[in-house]
Amino acid sequence: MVVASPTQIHSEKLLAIELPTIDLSGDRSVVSSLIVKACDEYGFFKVKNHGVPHDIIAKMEKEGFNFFAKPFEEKQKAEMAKPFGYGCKNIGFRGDTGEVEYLLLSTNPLSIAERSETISNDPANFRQEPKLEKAKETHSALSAYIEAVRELACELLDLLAEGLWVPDRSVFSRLIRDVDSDSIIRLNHYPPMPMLCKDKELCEDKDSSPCNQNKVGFGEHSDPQILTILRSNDVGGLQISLNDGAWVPVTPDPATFCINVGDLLQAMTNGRFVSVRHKALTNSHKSRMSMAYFAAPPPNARITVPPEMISPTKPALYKPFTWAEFKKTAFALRLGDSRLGLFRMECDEQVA
Ligand SMILES: C=C1C[C@]23C[C@@]1(O)CC[C@H]2[C@@]12CC[C@H](O)[C@@](C)(C(=O)O1)[C@H]2[C@@H]3C(=O)O
Ligand SMILES: O=C(O)CCC(=O)C(=O)O
Ligand SMILES: [Fe+2]
Repeated sequence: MVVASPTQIHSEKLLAIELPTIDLSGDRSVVSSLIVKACDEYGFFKVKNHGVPHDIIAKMEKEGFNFFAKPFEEKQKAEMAKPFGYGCKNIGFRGDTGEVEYLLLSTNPLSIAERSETISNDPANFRQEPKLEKAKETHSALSAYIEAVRELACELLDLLAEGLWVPDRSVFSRLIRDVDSDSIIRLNHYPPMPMLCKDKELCEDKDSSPCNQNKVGFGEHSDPQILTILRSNDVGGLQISLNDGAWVPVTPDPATFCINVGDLLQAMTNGRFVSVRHKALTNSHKSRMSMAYFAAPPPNARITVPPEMISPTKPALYKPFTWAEFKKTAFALRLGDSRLGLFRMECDEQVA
């Protein structure tokens, strides 16, 4: 991975990174090589003309904002079976916390149908009928969004296979199209966090009051799945880690989706693409909401590398494993821990 000299928007201080924005309506062979280049260089890129209809995104975003605007007690009713449902500040099972509240949902159609009523549940609606109507709306917004982003994920994975010259073009997307795919969706809401600077002398941004520093909403991590399709409102917060350890903000752009390589895609490309660490900070005065679709294989799917990506000079980097095995290990670790390292050929540590 190169990620050495991103476009600097500000001359002295690196303020934001201009990730490559790939126009998916372009010539297919050009698009596929641009995607491979972006994955090689950044592990992160944006896509425009992505085919996800604007009204589907808008309805989903509205459902998200409506849900997070409810009183805390109401949101807690959507807590459901861990890890799915509503969560506030606690991330995962190992004590990680952040200034974030979220909804984590399985994309399985049955599970979406069951969850819609709890998510849309409106205490102001005492009559049963409007409640059901609202649940139907939530259900249709969620299902339409999931279907559209799944299509986008599959299209990107097919383009990736083409760009990598892998003869079996659906080698990656097949895993996401499988009825047993373990893909999930996450809505993150970062409430505004005004920061009062205790020490104006030490503060770099002396001019602004309250202090313009940001709290960690979602701590540093890599995504464990194959590919993440992320979108946020126009409030910044996402930062990615460069090779040299510097953190750079990604400019928010609601017209695009931000795509990133997950741990499994790193393994399936024999380490060619890197699952880049990222985090999200809160904004001091605006609400940020992001919606992430994590494209994952079925639990029993064996994570393998297309034979074309292994050679005597590039021997297999990772031990064979299933997604269920990887998940078991991943979810027993802290948010910021490296997971894939435990599956490297030379690693003798016990893999759970
Ligand atoms: C601490 C954790 C939270 C997480 C599961 C994990 O054990 C390590 C990976 C975390 C992550 C990051 C990307 C997604 O937001 C997520 C849902 C996932 O699949 O892996 C979260 C997990 C979570 O919040 O439960
Ligand atoms: O909110 C964001 O922009 C990032 C969220 C994220 O990284 C995640 O949910 O895994
Ligand atoms: Fe993430």
